[in-house]
Amino acid sequence: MITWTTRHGASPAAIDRMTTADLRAEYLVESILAHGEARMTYTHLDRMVLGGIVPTGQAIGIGDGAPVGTAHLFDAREGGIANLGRAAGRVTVDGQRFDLAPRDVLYVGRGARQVELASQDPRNPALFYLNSVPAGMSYPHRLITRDQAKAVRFGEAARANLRTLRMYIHPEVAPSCLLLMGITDLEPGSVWNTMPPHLHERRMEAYLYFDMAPQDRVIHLMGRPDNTRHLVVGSGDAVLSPAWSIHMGAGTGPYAFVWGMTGENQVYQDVDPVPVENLR
Ligand SMILES: O=C(O)C(=O)C[C@H](O)C(=O)CO
Repeated sequence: MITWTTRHGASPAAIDRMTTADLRAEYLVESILAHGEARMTYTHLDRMVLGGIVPTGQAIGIGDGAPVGTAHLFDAREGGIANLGRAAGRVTVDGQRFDLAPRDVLYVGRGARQVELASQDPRNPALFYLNSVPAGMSYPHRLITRDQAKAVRFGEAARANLRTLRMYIHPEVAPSCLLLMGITDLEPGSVWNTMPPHLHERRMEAYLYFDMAPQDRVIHLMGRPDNTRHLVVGSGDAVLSPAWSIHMGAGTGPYAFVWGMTGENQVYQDVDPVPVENLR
């Protein structure tokens, strides 16, 4: 079963008038990874599409572009598909097969037509997570393994923010038109991601939190630095972060997250740091 939902986003001023439920309806996509389903969300934030695809039987095809107004989903866009499960999966793009071990990412270039996702063991399915954004040019489809990703460590254990970012779809690893995608893992005992925080008005971002115990939550912070709000998120929940928003979080237990970005440039260092003491 494939379902589509839409998120419109809002202006920074609008979040002042939004209740918790309003914020969650606009900036959170809950439980995106559902067994046997493809849960797709079309956002108006740089037209990023998020998808959770968990095949438990027949392969699930996501090639239909009707929800975005093209014949095929990837007619005018590129994508990254991460396998966040504990078992292998296969993605077939126009007959070309890619086997994704856990934590591998497939880059799908603009122009792909038939994209089919399958689990190698439907009883222990692959958990596929898609970020897709409009693309002006086409790069070859490419599998990026966890070992091929560029790993960068940030933070300090004493500040509970020690973490490793693995950059998969990134100019130094696998080129794309505009999409950037990677996975951040926290060290045991560290709870904070993206700390100290930053803004990047040239790029929006989406997070997918995963690998969390059912009872744990991340308190995700968003908003302008001087006007923050929070979202309480669980495993398998995705957060939309407009280009005007900070994005950071602290977990009550271990967690990891996928980050995907698109915008004017792919310069990872093109961020405006926000001193913690300036947050309100
Ligand atoms: O923990 C972090 O720091 C991140 O994962 C940073 C995000 O990738 C990000 O915000 C990129 O701009």
